[in-house]
Amino acid sequence: MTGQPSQTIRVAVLGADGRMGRAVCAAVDAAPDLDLVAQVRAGDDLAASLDGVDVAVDFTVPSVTEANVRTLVDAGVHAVVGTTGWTDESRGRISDHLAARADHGSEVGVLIAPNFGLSAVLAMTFAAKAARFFESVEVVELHHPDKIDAPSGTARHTATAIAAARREAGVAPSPDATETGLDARGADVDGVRVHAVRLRGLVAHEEILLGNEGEQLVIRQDSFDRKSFMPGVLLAIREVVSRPGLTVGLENVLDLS
Ligand SMILES: NC(=O)c1ccc[n+]([C@@H]2O[C@H](COP(=O)([O-])OP(=O)(O)OC[C@H]3O[C@@H](n4cnc5c(N)ncnc54)[C@H](O)[C@@H]3O)[C@@H](O)[C@H]2O)c1
Ligand SMILES: O=C(O)C1=N[C@H](C(=O)O)CCC1
Repeated sequence: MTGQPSQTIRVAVLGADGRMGRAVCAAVDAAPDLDLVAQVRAGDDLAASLDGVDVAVDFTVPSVTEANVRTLVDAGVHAVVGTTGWTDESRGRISDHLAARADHGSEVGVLIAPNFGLSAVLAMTFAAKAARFFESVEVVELHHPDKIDAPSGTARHTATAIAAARREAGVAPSPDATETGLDARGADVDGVRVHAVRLRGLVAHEEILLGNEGEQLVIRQDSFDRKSFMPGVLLAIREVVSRPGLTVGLENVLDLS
């Protein structure tokens, strides 16, 4: 529960049977300052599983994650959320919910990050920095075929950051003369085209293509193994206890200066 967490942070993992959940349980188990006290699976009663929990880590599915986070906030449990599918609206609702609880003295922190991999966070950051210098920009994300959402949360976060940087710099939309086609131009995320590839053998990958007359910059990151997300997840667990309110993106926790 909130308040002064004890020396050891007591952690619950939601989605403990999933690909990420299993990796997070193993990583928490191996960390000397963290104690894995609950593993929550589909069908379990979440509210009843939170006794003595300081931080809950959610790697479930897009359709349940918002309700999970509300339950955690109501129980005074900090949340680290890796599940994707969040929108401005759903994040806004959680932010409002946290603010209402803060009025009553609650200091719960919620950290939502579409990607805990260092290479992905840096790729997004570099892309947003580069975006204003190029006429064209498109994002390609590539994942394993068992992923249920597209485009990926990472690609949506990247496109939104690129769009914001270009808006701020007054850059025109990427040129595109396409008149016809079979839906081949990808999703329009905030004015940035995002393409999703699903291929057996992949884990999680992203490429940002930036083009000018006569030149191209490609920023690419690859997560070959889910172990790549674990340092970021563990950092988020340790940080969220002292960050009340909503934090979106691991870039706001890492020192990238
Ligand atoms: N932020 C990141 O760095 C990062 C990295 C990898 C995956 N992800 C995202 O994490 C999510 C999970 O990915 P995955 O590959 O582990 O998926 P997965 O399908 O392997 O695991 C999801 C698990 O959640 C369980 N589940 C469903 N509803 C539940 C509920 N109400 N309570 C508890 N458990 C519930 C499912 O039974 C399943 O075991 C996806 O949204 C994915 O995009 C994010
Ligand atoms: O395996 C997945 O699913 C992943 N999802 C995230 C996303 O949607 O961005 C991040 C990487 C892995």
